[in-house]
Amino acid sequence: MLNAKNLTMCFGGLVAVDNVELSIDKHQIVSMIGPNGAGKTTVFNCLSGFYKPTSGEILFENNPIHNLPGFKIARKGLVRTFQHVRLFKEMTAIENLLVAQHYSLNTNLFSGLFKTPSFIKSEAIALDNAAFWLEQVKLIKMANRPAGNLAYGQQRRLEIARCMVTHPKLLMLDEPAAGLNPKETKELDELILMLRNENGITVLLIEHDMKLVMGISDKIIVINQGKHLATGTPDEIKANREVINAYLGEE
Ligand SMILES: Nc1ncnc2c1ncn2[C@@H]1O[C@H](COP(=O)(O)OP(=O)(O)OP(=O)(O)O)[C@@H](O)[C@H]1O
Repeated sequence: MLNAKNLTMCFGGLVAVDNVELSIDKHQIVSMIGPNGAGKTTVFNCLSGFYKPTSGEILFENNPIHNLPGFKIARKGLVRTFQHVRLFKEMTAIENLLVAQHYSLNTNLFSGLFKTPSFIKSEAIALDNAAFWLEQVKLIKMANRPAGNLAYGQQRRLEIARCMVTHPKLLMLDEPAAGLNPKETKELDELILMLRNENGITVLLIEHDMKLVMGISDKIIVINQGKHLATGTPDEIKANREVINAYLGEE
């Protein structure tokens, strides 16, 4: 589904990502791990079009995307969350999910002004879709609460729902468990598995919570000092001497 070849990103003299190769198959849950400053978020930013890579190639469903802006990549079905929550805090939970669907709404001036049947229909579909995803992330009772008033774990789930209303194929989550308590992390774990198992979504995540990573990943990619260090199953990564030395440490 996604292939990156010789991906390199430089900031002035700093080579933040150095010739990284990665591939993600459909319906996999893939985690990217590595020490702080290893280059993981920079890889994410390149894959999602927030940065234009200095060099290298990114193919999404066999089509090059490394020259496309983020919004065009998102429309192709590759969407992401950020390390820090980025909701519209004054808007309600459901409004956040409606705004995310503006692209699919029939919102030209004429249809909006005169509330044409096609406008009303597309609004109803967007509302149903938003309600469906609020239900899936267990936030339906919070639909009319301002997003900024939700608990942190709920805001994290709302962000995932905001991605899901756009019908993505590949969901990229940047440190989704950061700041969550153990109960919230368990709920996140179940949510990610549900997205893959019941909704057929492919998931790429950056995460430092090794219990979560080892529990849900089909494949783990390790980045260290901007370079690809290892790729393997959780068991292979846990036993990899180089990964233990660079990141995991001895148990
Ligand atoms: N926009 C930028 N301008 C300059 N340097 C940057 C920029 N973004 C990242 N860097 C540098 O690139 C390197 C990789 O950073 P990155 O945020 O990708 O690491 P990371 O693996 O995601 O770390 P963490 O786990 O702490 O989030 C770091 O040295 C960082 O300071």
